[in-house]
Amino acid sequence: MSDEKKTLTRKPLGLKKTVDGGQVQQQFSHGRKNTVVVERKRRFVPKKPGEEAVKTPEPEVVKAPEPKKVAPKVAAKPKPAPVAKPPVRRQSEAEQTMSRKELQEKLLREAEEARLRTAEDASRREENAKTEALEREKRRAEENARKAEEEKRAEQEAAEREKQERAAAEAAANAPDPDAEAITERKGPSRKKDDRKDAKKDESRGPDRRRSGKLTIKNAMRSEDGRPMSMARLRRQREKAHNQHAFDVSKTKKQVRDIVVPEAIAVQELANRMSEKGADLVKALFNMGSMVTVNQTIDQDTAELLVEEFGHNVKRVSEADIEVGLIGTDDDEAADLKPRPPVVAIMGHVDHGKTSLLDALRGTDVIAGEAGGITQHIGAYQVTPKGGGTITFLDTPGHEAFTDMRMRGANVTDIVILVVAADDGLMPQTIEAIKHTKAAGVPMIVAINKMDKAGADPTTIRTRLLEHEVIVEAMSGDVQDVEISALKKEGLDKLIEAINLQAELLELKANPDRDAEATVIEAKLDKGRGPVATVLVNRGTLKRGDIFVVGSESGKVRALVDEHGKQVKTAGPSKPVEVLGLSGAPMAGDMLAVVEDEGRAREVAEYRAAAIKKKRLVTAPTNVDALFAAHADKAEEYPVVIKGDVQGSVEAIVSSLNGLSNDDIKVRVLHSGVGAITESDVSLAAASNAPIFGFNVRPNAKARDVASKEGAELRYYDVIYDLLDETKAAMAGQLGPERIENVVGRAEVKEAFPAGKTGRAAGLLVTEGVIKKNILTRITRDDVIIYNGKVASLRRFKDDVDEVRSGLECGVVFDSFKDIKPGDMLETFEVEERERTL
Ligand SMILES: Nc1nc2c(ncn2[C@@H]2O[C@H](COP(=O)(O)OP(=O)(O)OP(=O)(O)O)[C@@H](O)[C@H]2O)c(=O)[nH]1
Repeated sequence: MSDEKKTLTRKPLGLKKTVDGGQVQQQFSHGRKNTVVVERKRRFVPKKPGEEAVKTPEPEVVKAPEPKKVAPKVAAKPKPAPVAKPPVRRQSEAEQTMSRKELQEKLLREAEEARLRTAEDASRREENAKTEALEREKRRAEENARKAEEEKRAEQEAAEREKQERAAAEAAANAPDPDAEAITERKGPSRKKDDRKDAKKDESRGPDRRRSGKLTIKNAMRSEDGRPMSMARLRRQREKAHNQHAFDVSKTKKQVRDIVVPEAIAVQELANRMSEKGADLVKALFNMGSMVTVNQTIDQDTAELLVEEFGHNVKRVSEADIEVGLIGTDDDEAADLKPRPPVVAIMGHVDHGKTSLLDALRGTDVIAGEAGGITQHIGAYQVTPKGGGTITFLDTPGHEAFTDMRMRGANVTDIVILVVAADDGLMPQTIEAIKHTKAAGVPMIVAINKMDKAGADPTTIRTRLLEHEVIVEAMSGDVQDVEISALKKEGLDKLIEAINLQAELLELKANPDRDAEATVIEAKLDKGRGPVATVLVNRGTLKRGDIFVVGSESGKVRALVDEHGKQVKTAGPSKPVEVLGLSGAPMAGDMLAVVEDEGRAREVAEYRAAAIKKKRLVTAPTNVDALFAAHADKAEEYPVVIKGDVQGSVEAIVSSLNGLSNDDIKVRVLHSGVGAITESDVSLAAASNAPIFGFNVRPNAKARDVASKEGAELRYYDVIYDLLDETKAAMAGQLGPERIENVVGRAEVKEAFPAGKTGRAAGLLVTEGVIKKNILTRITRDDVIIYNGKVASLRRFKDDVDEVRSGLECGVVFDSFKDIKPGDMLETFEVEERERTL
């Protein structure tokens, strides 16, 4: 006790003074004080097994007695959960007597208990905290549910109110009662006031309240919940807004377009037309199984699939669509069509009197002006006989070279007059003309000409026509036949009558009041006037100044010239005219169409020119077999270059020359065309060592120079027969003379025996003709030629002889041939060279 008193005496407190034990008195304001018992406590170090028990220090005991006075205010602060403190112990007597070991164990137990208690308290505290959090969460959920319920109710109320108001407004509108209006008016402002109030309320309630005031960077950076935003948050918010926008775009209705799909198109171009991404198209194509890039071209079918895949409409076009609308619409039969003159073609064999007939009908002499007296150009003339309507005549040439042209003539005509010379009868070209006329489905009138001649036999002609299914009226058929004499101008009236009758039956009509459409009968390159086309107007009226397209050429009508050489301003249906103002010479048979402007004319002409070029390229040998077949052809070639004044003549020459070709030699036309012989024609001909045929054309000065320099052969003609005859001779000359073998004798080898040192002789029996010395000989064994040579020596009974006749035996030795055997056959012959004819 005395010790205790000692320790309780106050000890001076100082800084840095450590308290090892005893009591410490704490002094507070207002005279409050507290005494604390301080004990020194040593840390417990658990003993390792086998280790000497550590000397246990005296346990530290901190006694915190209750403050004597009122608890300090700070103590009002909720104190942390009281940490279990080991009770202050005092060493009892028994303890003192306890062995150190026992003491240590006891202390350990106590410490363990204290630890467990602490852990228990901590877990209890944790549990409490958890329960509290759960409670809080529950309360918040309840609060939220209540709020949602309230909002829903408010919305319902608002909707209800709006509904009522709308009903009231409708009622007011239906009943225009001034009182009602007044009510509505009264209602109006009060509602407005309410609205304003509501708005204010909303404003004060909403999060915008916090943001009200000046716009500062800080405010701008503040989020809706008022918290300042970090840069990352700002970025996230922007991204969210962007995504939201992108989503909206995708949700907008896709614009469906009409996509024009040509025969071939680049992927990117198609993407542009569809307003889609090129990469998307490539992806779609990849999915379809084709690997292409945006720059590659795809065909129309694939492009069509793509367009449909992307939900657009396909508009298919082909290049040929350029021609669409070129030939105008059909005419209204009743309103537009007016009678037109018949177009009559005169056909027949050479010299049966076609030109004479036309001449008789026109009253002019055409024959005198013709080279060689043969019609070489297709001509077209209009005549108006006395007391009859106008008739358009086509004078097609009778020569077989003009077959193609005649065929065209038949196709543009309404009626064919078949001229048959009564003294000559049906000839090859008469029959050909019948075939063409039938093929064209054109009615025919048979004109039996030269009836003035002594040997005229029309009945035979009529009977022979039956063979070709042409039954004339005189034979109870429906084909009109007229006996005429072109020379004497007899029977012409009857012929005109027959034409008019036939035309009447055909009811020929055309609309003259529209853009012209015409057929080219002939085209030429005139030195002074440039390209000139003779056309026959099918329908419409061709006018000076009209823009047109014809074949692969285009132009503007500079002048129209009729059959009398006079310029005319217009040409109506069935009128033949010469057209000036073309870009080049078209082909006979081409269609002329008037178009709206020069651009269109050029576009169509260019398209057609390209198509012709393509066709020419395509017709080249397409496979290896064809290529080899071409090379395997061993026939010699006769190359030529042909230039003529008119298309028809050139065509005729080309087809006639082709007709000269045979198995030994073939004509190869390197180039043919209308116009003067040019430098390039000469160069081309010279390169192949080919002659140049100028038909009614001559070379220009430069071409002449080149020709003399390069040694090119120039030949000029104005009659086609001469050209053909000379070519035949030249071709025959190139092949050389014909070699003809004449067999002189035949013999059989009876035996073979040695002759001289190395040679071998044969014993023969002459079976036919004669065997001569030095004669050309052929030996065959089993019909296979085994030797070609000469008889070197001929003997009969050891005497040299010059010849041995049939039935006799002889011995022969052949030039350098020893392999002779009995049974071989011998043939001797002579070769004769004759001039070749084609
Ligand atoms: N006697 C007689 N001769 C005629 C008659 N018609 C034509 N000729 C003669 O027959 C020949 C040939 O006449 P063309 O009119 O040139 O014969 P084409 O059929 O036109 O001949 P190509 O133009 O070569 O096709 C001429 O000599 C004419 O004088 C006729 O009615 N009577």
